[in-house]
This record gives sequence, structure tokens and C-alpha cells, in this order.
Amino acid sequence: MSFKIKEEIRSAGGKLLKVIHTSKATGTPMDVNLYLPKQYYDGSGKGKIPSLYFLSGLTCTPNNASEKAFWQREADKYGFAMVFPDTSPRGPDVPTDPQGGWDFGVGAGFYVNATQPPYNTNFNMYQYVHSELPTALTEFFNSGTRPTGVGSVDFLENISITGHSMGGFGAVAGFLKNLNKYKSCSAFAPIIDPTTTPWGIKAFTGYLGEDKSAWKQYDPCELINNVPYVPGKEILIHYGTNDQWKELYLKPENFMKLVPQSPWAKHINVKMVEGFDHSYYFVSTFVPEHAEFHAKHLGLI
Ligand SMILES: N[C@@H](CCC(=O)N[C@@H](CSC=O)C(=O)NCC(=O)O)C(=O)O
Repeated sequence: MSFKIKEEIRSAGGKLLKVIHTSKATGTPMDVNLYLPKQYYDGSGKGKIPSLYFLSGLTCTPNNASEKAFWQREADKYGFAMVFPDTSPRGPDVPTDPQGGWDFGVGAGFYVNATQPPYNTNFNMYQYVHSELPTALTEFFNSGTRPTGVGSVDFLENISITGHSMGGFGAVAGFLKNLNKYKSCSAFAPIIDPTTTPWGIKAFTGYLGEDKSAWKQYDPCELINNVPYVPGKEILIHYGTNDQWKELYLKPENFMKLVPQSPWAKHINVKMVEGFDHSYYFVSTFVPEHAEFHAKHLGLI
């Protein structure tokens, strides 16, 4: 797999790297941003530097969260790296929404493996994010062309996952389906009931087909009942009460009704925060709390 560093930008105490690499899962070049914290450059961390994967929402590239979520200072504070994958494959041959919408196709891969043509050739974002990318980054950082620095980053084992909106959905579903991979999970305003809400219905129909039984494998409302609790694992979620998408598109109350009866009852903490909307003003406000939560699970504090 070939990696090229397009840009290296000084940010906080470390650097944000804009990287492009080939992907077998998507069959396209993929952009990914990495934040390497100060510990990568000065060697002050203890052991390998863990990673936190941030899955972004509809319409995003890796740049939205890199520029507006303010993870960098938190990553320096605790000593973890950030990985900001793209939200879909892109390119002239990649099919997108025939209706021209921004909620399906390019910029809206939903972190599932599509089974339906024409999307099933490129839209394998589940495979990309949870398997191919961590392995590819590990190989890149063990190669002679790794980014200059003295630290060693763990992209594969001591890792956690988080995300916003569509990415919050991707983080929660991906975590519950890969409890052996991730130490912890958090989400900002996730699309938590995708099978009954418009963005999820459109995406699942297009990528997975009309048969709703195929949707269940990615549905957090199903997974919390079907996946046995594993000691030590926890999920932290925030929603703003003033989120413009909450009532129709996110439906947190549907999920919150199911949590108390599920094996995950005491291990999922959904916090409603007064007055916040869906934007990165909301996300960046609660990033410090999520960073501390993940730092504990990654053994950094
Ligand atoms: N472009 C749309 C708005 C789309 C939008 O709000 N996207 C959110 C994620 S929504 C769920 O996945 C987002 O993160 N946007 C990028 C940002 O930088 O804020 C419109 O025009 O309404």
C-alpha cells in the first residue's frame, strides 16, 4: 500500500499530517488526516502512543474535525494520536446519490460495507475503517518512509473510537461489532436509530438493499441487545437539546428507552446538554470530556 504525506502542519505541540494512500477496500485513493502529538516528536510518552479514531459526519472530509473539533491540545495533554478518516471514497468513477443529495454517496459512506450495485465496488467503509486503515497505518509507520519523529504509534491494539452524527453512528456500531479491537467508544449526536430515521433509511436502502434484516447488523438499537457486555467497555454520548436534527433524524429517545433493559445498561452514558446544537461548536465544547474518558480507557491516566 502506498502512502504519501501531502502536508505537514504545525498544530498545538505536534503536527497534523494530511496523507493520501491507496485502498483495496474502496478501490480509490483515500485521504486521511493524522495528528501526531508532541510525544511523537519529543519522545516524552511512556511506551507506545495510543490512537483515537474520529469518524466524521455527512458532507465532511478529514479536514472538518481537524480544523474545528480542537482535539489537538487534548491529544498532547494525554499523549494519544488522532486519526481522521474520510467519510467515503471519492473520484470520477465513484457513484453517488442519483438524487444529488448530500446525505448519500460521496461524503456519506455511512461506515458500512455496501452489498448493492453500483455502490458495492467502492463503498466498503466498514472494512476500510475497522480493518484496512489500522493495518495500513501500522505498516506505514514501520516502514522507511514513516513520518519523522522519535515516538512509536499504536494504530492497531491500544485504540479507541469516536465520531460525530453519521460518524457517531459509525463509531457506536463499529465499537459494538469489534469489542476486541477498541478500548472505548464515544459519540457526539450520533444517528443512533438509523433504521427508523430518514438519513439511515436512505443509506441502508441504497447500500444494503430493501431487506431490513440486513440492516440489523449495523443498528445500535439491535446491537446493544445482541452483543453481550464485556467488562471494562463503556460508551459516552452527548446530544445538544437544541440540535436541529435531533427530533427527526437522530431520535436519541428511542435508544435511551432500550438501554436500561440491555446488557449495556450501566455502561452507556447518554448526556443531554442544554442549549447546544449539532455543530462543531457543540462537538468542540465536549471534546475535553471525551478525551479524558478515552485517556482513562487507553491507560494514559
Ligand atoms: N451541508 C448540509 C449540512 C450537513 C451537516 O450538517 N453535516 C454535519 C454532519 S450531519 C450528520 O452526519 C457536519 O459535520 N457538517 C460539517 C461541518 O463542518 O459542520 C446543509 O447544507 O444543510
